Amino acid sequence: MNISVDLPNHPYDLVIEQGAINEVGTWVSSLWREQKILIISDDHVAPIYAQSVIESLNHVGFETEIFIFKAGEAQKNLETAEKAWHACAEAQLTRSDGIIALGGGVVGDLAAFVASTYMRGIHFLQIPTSLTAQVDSSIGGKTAINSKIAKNMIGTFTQPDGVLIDPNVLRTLGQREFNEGLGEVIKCAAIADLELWNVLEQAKDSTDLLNNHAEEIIYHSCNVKRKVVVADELDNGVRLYLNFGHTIGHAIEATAGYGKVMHGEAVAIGMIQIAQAAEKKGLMEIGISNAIKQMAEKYGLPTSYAPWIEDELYQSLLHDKKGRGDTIKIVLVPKLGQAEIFQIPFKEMREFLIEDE
Ligand SMILES: O=C(O)C(=O)C[C@@H](O)[C@H](O)[C@H](O)COP(=O)(O)O
Ligand SMILES: [Zn+2]
Repeated sequence: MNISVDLPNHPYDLVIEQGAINEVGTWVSSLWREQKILIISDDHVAPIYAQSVIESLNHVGFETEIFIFKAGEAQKNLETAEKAWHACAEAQLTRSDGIIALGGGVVGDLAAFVASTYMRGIHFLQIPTSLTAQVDSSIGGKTAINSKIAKNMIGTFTQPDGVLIDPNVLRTLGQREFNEGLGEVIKCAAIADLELWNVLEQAKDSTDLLNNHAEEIIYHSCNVKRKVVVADELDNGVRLYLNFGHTIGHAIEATAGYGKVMHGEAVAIGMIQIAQAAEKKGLMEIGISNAIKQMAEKYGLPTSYAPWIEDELYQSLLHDKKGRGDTIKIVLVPKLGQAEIFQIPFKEMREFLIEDE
């Protein structure tokens, strides 16, 4: 199953196929001519997939090198990026060579950032191995590293040449890692896809989703993402819908210390919190926050975070990229399946941080 991301300046395909990870060489040769490739991966994913990916690439004539870093959100920083730039230089990559990101969201964001900045930009491909990366971060061209001050504070918009999604690899994830990705799936359903919401409602639990609906939820989520990315590549309009739950979610991730609360977990908490506050203000239909909360609980996601220090969270979200002067754009879901953007003074965000009793 292919989804075309039809961006005028850089169209590319998402290939969603069981077992695709075993055919990496064939896929890459359909996109790139013979060249040097630096694979960027982490020490959780590389031991499982790197060898077979390298063999498959070598088999069709690509020369490969690999850069492996320690897994985890805490490593998505300038220090790791610098090591990866040096790995590019040591591998003598030129502007006709490329990078392949082999891993979850952290690997994908960092490898794409490195590719978009090394020698002012070289080509890259994404092979996402986590659910979060398969349904969200590998698509759309947001590259990023974190700073201590804010999540994804430094980055570029640079599109990959292709994304290879193999739902089978999700079987090697731990339960928490799989559930984490469901935070983004629930988000996609809530902002734009009631059919996906129904699939989530009908399925028994996350094991049932993994065993019987993996391709379906990936396909739906990727399609939600494709539509808004094609309509608004640079995140000034409808693409912001994808940020539902992220203003508070990112503040939780940064203040807790990167990696303590996983991204999809923080997004789940962020969606519930902003929805509860928005309902009280009459900006969302009553009951949506509860529906999202029940969905998160069903799929093993946290629904609250402690210690909830309003001032700390507020200081952190002042760095949100949806800030415009002394205002911020927030994403709400007035009706389930429909998102809307509201521009409010930054200080009003304090009201969205007040917890439900
Ligand atoms: O692709 C987008 O646009 C998104 O907002 C998707 C998010 O789920 C993703 O976490 C993204 O990296 C957040 O971007 P940011 O601009 O808020 O850093
Ligand atoms: Zn996200």
